[in-house]
Amino acid sequence: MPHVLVERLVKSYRIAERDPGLWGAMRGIVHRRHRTVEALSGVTFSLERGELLGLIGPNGAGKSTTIKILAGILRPDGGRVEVDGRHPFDDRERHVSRIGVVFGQRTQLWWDLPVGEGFDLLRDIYRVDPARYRRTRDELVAMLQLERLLDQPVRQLSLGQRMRAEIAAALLHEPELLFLDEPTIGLDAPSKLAVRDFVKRANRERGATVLLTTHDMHDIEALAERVIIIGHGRVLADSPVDALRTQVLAQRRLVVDFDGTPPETFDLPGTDVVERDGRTVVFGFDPATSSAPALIARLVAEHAVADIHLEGLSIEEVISRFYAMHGAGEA
Ligand SMILES: Nc1ncnc2c1ncn2[C@@H]1O[C@H](COP(=O)(O)OP(=O)(O)OP(=O)(O)O)[C@@H](O)[C@H]1O
Repeated sequence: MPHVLVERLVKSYRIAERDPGLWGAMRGIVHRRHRTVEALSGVTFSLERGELLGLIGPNGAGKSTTIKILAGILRPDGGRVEVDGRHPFDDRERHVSRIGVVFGQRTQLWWDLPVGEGFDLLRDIYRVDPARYRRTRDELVAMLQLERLLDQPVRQLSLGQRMRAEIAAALLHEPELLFLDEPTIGLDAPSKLAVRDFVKRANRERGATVLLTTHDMHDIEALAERVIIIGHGRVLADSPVDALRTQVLAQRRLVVDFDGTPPETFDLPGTDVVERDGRTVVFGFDPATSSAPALIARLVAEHAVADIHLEGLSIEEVISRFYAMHGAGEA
């Protein structure tokens, strides 16, 4: 039985519409018009215990809605959602004590309370055994470097400091499942690295199952082995990150710096010149049919070569090509 099971999940929102201007607002009081937005139209996936899955997709694709349903915040309109056999919305009370949630754009701490007092409140809410709480809190405080922030009200924290405090808050009750909705949004490079490092450790060392949404492909590159691409409320791809690369483009690139002006044409079967810039030529080839060592040997034997290296597509390029292939721009 998977840790998380999502089958044909459906969710729509009803939005009140009104005509512009004062007259429109007044008409709206009498004749309310509504529009339905289909946020999820049949999302299916599952997660095994201890997996770290990246959920990505353009704005409005349905990522946050999926997390809110899995966290028991929203009730789905249809389909099946089970976490460890629990129904997140119906078993909310039992469910929240087993999960940790971080929404990058919202705080679960108390704005005016010092961080440490917020942690103590969460201990009471989750009814964590005091000795166990002290041990976990001290460990999290040390790992996330929160010592000097414990006495500061949350509103005084920088975004990076707050995010570290949020992550600690989500882990105080030692959840086995972690939902992270854009945990690195707006963070500077060192804070992003600290958050990534910590998420990786929570997954590897504590064995936490992690579902992460992000728009930062470096998060995916650094953390996830598997990604789900969601678009228009549907799963467009569910695949190991590496397999996605070959699925999108069965091409690798060989970047060659020539010692002098490169020739106009090359006699290299199975390769294309995909880019030229001064002394640098980038060749594209399919690794299934052309061998990189043979190609390199031939280039070096026939030309004066100063430097040579192989290049794959960045995950960022892979995803944008994927959206282009599936017509899945902003939903
Ligand atoms: N509370 C709400 N009321 C009405 N519509 C909503 C609400 N929340 C989300 N939606 C709509 O549902 C769709 C999916 O939104 P969702 O927030 O799940 O997307 P997302 O993939 O998380 O997007 P983003 O990357 O921009 O955060 C969008 O069309 C959005 O406008």
